[in-house]
Amino acid sequence: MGSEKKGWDYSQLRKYDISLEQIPRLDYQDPKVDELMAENEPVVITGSKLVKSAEKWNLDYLEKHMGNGDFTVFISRNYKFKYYDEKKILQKLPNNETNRGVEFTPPTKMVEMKLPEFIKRLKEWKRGDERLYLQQGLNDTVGPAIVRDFLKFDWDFCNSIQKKQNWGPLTSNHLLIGMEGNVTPCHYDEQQNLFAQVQGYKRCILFSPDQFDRLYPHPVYHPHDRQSMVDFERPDYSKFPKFKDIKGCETVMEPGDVLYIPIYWWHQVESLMRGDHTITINFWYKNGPTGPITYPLKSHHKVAVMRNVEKMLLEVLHDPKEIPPLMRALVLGRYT
Ligand SMILES: O=C(O)C(=O)[C@H]1CC[C@@H](C(=O)O)C1
Ligand SMILES: [Zn+2]
Repeated sequence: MGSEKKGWDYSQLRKYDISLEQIPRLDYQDPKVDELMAENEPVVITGSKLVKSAEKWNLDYLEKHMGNGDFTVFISRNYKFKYYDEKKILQKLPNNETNRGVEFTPPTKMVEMKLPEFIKRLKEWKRGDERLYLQQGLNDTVGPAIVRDFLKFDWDFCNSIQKKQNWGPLTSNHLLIGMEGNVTPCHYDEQQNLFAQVQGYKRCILFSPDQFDRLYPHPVYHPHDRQSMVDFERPDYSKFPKFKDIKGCETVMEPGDVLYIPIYWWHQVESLMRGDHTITINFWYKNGPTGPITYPLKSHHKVAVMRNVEKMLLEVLHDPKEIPPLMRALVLGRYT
C-alpha cells in the first residue's frame, strides 16, 4: 500500500498485528461505487469535487476566515482521542441526586478554544506536549468566506448518493483538524458517513460489523459505548482472545479522497506520523428506512438488536452485574 510517489511511506503508519486488505479506490463516476455502497461496503471515492472548494483551507486561511467563535478541542496526554459520552458519566444533578451514570475519568479534556489559540498551540507543539484535536460541527458562527466555500461543496454529488442509497437527512458536517500522529481509536457510529479528506494524509482502518465479537465494545451504558476495549498496540489477548482472528481493511486517504464509512462499520482513524496536521470534513447521515428484511439478519442489524437487548436488560435489571448470570441461564445448555 505504501507509495513514495504519493508523499507518504510505511514508516509513517503505526504497526499492528492485524490482517488488513485494501479498501477499493474507485473513480466517482465508476458505477461500482453505487453497488458497493448499496451493499453497505466501504469504498474510497476518488476524483470527486465534494470538498474541492475547501482545498485552500490551510491554517492561515482558516485563522483569517473561521470567525471568532469557540471551537470544541479535545486535549490528550497521549496520541489517542477515545470518544466518550458525557451523559453516561455519573453526575451530581442540581437537586443533589445523581444520574444513572458510572464513575469515569475521561481520557481526554474537552475545551472550547478560539481558532488562533488552537493554531498557535499546533504550530508550537513539541514532543511530550499534550496533543490537540479540533472536532467542531460546522455552524453559522463561521465567517462569510467559509460559508461561501461550504456552499460551493459539490452538494449535487452527495445529495445524489443520499438519494440513490435512500439515506435519511444529513445531520451534521464536522470539521476535524488533527495533529500528525493523532489516533481516533476503533469505534462504530450509528450513521452513514462520507469522510472527505481536505489536507494531509489519514489512515483509516475499517472492520465489518460482523467483527463485533472480536472487537469487544464497552457495554452500552458505559461512557465509551460503541468504542472497542482492545488497545490495538498492546492487545490483551487473555481478556480479548477473539481479537487474534480480527480481519479488516484499510486505506490511506489523500486530499480530495472521500471514504464511505458504512453505518455500524468499525473504524480507527490515524493522522500519519510525521505528516503535519490533517483536515477532514465528514458528512453524517441518518440511515434510511430498513429495506425488506432477509434472514438470517445482516450483521449490522444484529448489532442493532444486541444494543436493544442490552438496553432492555439494563432497564429491567438495573444492575449490570445481573446481566451475565441471566444471559448464561438463558443460553447455556438451552441454545448451545
Ligand atoms: O467521522 C467519524 O466517524 C469519526 O470517527 C471522526 C471523529 C474523529 C475523526 C478522525 O478523523 O480522527 C474521525
Ligand atoms: Zn466515527
